[in-house]
Amino acid sequence: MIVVGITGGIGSGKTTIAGFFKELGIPIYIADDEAKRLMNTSKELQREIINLFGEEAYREGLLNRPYIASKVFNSKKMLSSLNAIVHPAVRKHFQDWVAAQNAPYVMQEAAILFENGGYNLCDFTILVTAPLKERIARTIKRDDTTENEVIKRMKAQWSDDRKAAMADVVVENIKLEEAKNAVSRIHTHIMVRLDKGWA
Ligand SMILES: CC(C)(COP(=O)(O)OP(=O)(O)OC[C@H]1O[C@@H](n2cnc3c(N)ncnc32)[C@H](O)[C@@H]1O)[C@@H](O)C(=O)NCCC(=O)NCCS
Ligand SMILES: Nc1ncnc2c1ncn2[C@@H]1O[C@H](COP(=O)(O)OP(=O)(O)OP(=O)(O)O)[C@@H](O)[C@H]1O
Repeated sequence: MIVVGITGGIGSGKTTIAGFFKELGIPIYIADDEAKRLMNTSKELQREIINLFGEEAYREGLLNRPYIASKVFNSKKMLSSLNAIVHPAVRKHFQDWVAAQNAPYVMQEAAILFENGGYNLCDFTILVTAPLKERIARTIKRDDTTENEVIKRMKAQWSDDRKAAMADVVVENIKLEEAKNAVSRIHTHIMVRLDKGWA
């Protein structure tokens, strides 16, 4: 099965762009959502997370996201410790999910793909970009957050330039209509390559 990875910094619009592929019938695995689901349901992950952050990491059995966010986006060390617990579990779950799909290709949407080596599981990678100011404005509008909090998360992610150097294709998401046309072209490109045996 051909796996396409789609990533982009906070507020770039990767979920929106992945949604256009979904409209074309492509199964999408949303790694951020699955990570949170696994952290809420896996006893093993819960134990490791409580060991790392203390009992406050969970409230009424659910991940205390604001508490964890305040820890990891203020400390590189805590973030890499959390990533080291969660990412292998997501990777394993993703591989099982891929094996159960029936489609020409599947897509993994992840906030972190190049930073953690997740791209190694992908045959093709897409980076979604947008100007920094626009990304901040979109995130503030979508979430109940501040510019300072968004910038902290940006600092935990690679720059677009660094990611673009590794991506197979970059989708600039400014005007939605243009981004949607780019998705259509990329989908055609992938389908043609699949027809030719993905050389
Ligand atoms: C820290 C947590 C609890 C905060 O939850 P919250 O609901 O506030 O944020 P959410 O998960 O919706 O993420 C929003 C955005 O934050 C950024 N972000 C999240 N995790 C990370 C990370 N590990 N590194 C860098 N940026 C991140 C991304 O841009 C993401 O799209 C949550 O993000 C988390 O558990 N992160 C670790 C798991 C992870 O790495 N997920 C992403 C890829 S699998
Ligand atoms: N081209 C666009 N023009 C205006 N708003 C947009 C555009 N693309 C996405 N948005 C909006 O910006 C917000 C962020 O988009 P989206 O959730 O797709 O980004 P994301 O990269 O998945 O973010 P995150 O990393 O925070 O999960 C959403 O509210 C979305 O509706």
